[in-house]
Order: sequence, then structure tokens, then C-alpha cells
Amino acid sequence: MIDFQNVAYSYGSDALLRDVSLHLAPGSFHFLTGPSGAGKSTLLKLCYMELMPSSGQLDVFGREVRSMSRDDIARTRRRIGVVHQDCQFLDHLPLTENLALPLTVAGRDPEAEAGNIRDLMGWVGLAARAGATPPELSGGERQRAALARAVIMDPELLLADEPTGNVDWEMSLRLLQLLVELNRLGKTVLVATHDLNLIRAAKSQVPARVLRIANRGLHLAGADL
Ligand SMILES: Nc1ncnc2c1ncn2[C@@H]1O[C@H](COP(=O)(O)OP(=O)(O)OP(=O)(O)O)[C@@H](O)[C@H]1O
Repeated sequence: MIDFQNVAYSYGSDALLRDVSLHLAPGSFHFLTGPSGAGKSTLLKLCYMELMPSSGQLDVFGREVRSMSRDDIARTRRRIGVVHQDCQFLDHLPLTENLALPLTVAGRDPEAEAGNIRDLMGWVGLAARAGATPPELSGGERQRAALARAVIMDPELLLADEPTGNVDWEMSLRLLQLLVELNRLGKTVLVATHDLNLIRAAKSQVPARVLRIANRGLHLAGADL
């Protein structure tokens, strides 16, 4: 699904990530951890093809990213759902319309998928908040709405960047439950997080692998996490 082979990435002259090799198999669940500024968001952006490797080979759904046209990238991105660190909603639109946006962009009719949108709002426990705008929601509600929007296109791969940032422990566990459910439905999940307690809680529910970025490289974390 995603294959990094000796990938490096630099924003400037210094390499931020070096010699990164990673294979995300279909249906797997991975956490990505490491100190602030280590490059977790950068690695997710490489998976989403927002950034291109400075060197090495990166295949997304079996295609080498640098050989893809803009249309190929747009088509491939429809197979990937993203939960951004800052949610990235359009604040003047109610939640239902924010959720419908990816459908509109993909040329689908949101009216025809109103039932699907309603079901997803119910799944994340926001059925009663459908008409609210994002600034009217709590942090935990926004994070759940961001997760619902990320899966509206039924992606095969879900990339989540600190999906439990700024929420309390109870809400973190609820969000984790949703991510685990998605994985049990067959979706491949990659979650960047600082929260080692969240990773420990997940490991009792799902055979997650934990990857850690340290010293500019990617390492498989031990069982002693
Ligand atoms: N567009 C950019 N231009 C230049 N440097 C950048 C850019 N985006 C990120 N960086 C730098 O790259 C480094 C890694 O950033 P990144 O956001 O990937 O880290 P992170 O591990 O996700 O951090 P955090 O846990 O704080 O979110 C940081 O030093 C950051 O300042």
C-alpha cells in the first residue's frame, strides 16, 4: 500500500529524514511517534504526496510517486483519508456541508449521499450537532467530525496526525475506539501521536506496530514502550 525505500526528505539544505524504509501492508495499524519536530507530519505528508522525497523511492498504491501526473495524484488521494492536526474545516459552513465537501470535490452528489453523511455523523456521536459550525464545537467534537470527514470517501488508507491532540483522556479513548473500528473494517491506519498512553491502550485492542522517528531515521519501537 505504501512503500518507502531509503527515502530522504529535506526542507532546506539539512536532511530532516534520512534512509527511511517502511512498508504499510493492507489492513495494518501503525503508530508513528517521536519528539516534536522529528518529522512525523512530514512523513504523513509524503504518504499523501503533499511532499515528494528528496531522494529514494516512495510507492503509494504501487505507483512511484514521482512518476505520477497531477491527475494520478488526485485520483490516488481519493483512496486516502486524512485527519489533519488542526482539523482544517471551513468555519462558516455547518458540519454536514463540511463533511459533504470531499464528495463535491470528487464530482459526487452530496444530496444523493445525505444518508451516508447522516450515518457517519451518528457513528462519531454527532448526529445532534449536524447543523453546528466548526467554531461552535468542542475540541473533541471537532476531532470526531474531522475523522468522519476523513472517511466519507470510504478510503483504503487513513492518515491521522495527532487525532487526539487537545482532548481529554476519555475522548482520546473514544477516538481510538473509532480508529480501531475502522481498522477492523479493513482500513489501513497510520496515526502520528505523542501520546504513549494512547499507544499502550491501543495495543490491547489491535496488533499495532509502533514506529519512532529518532536521529532523522525511522525505527521500530520495542515492546517496552
Ligand atoms: N514547510 C516547511 N518549511 C521548512 N521547515 C519545515 C516546514 N514544515 C516543517 N518544517 C520543519 O521540519 C521539522 C519537522 O516538522 P514536522 O511538523 O514534520 O514535525 P513533527 O514531528 O510532526 O512535530 P510535532 O510533533 O511538533 O507536530 C520541524 O523542525 C519543522 O520546523
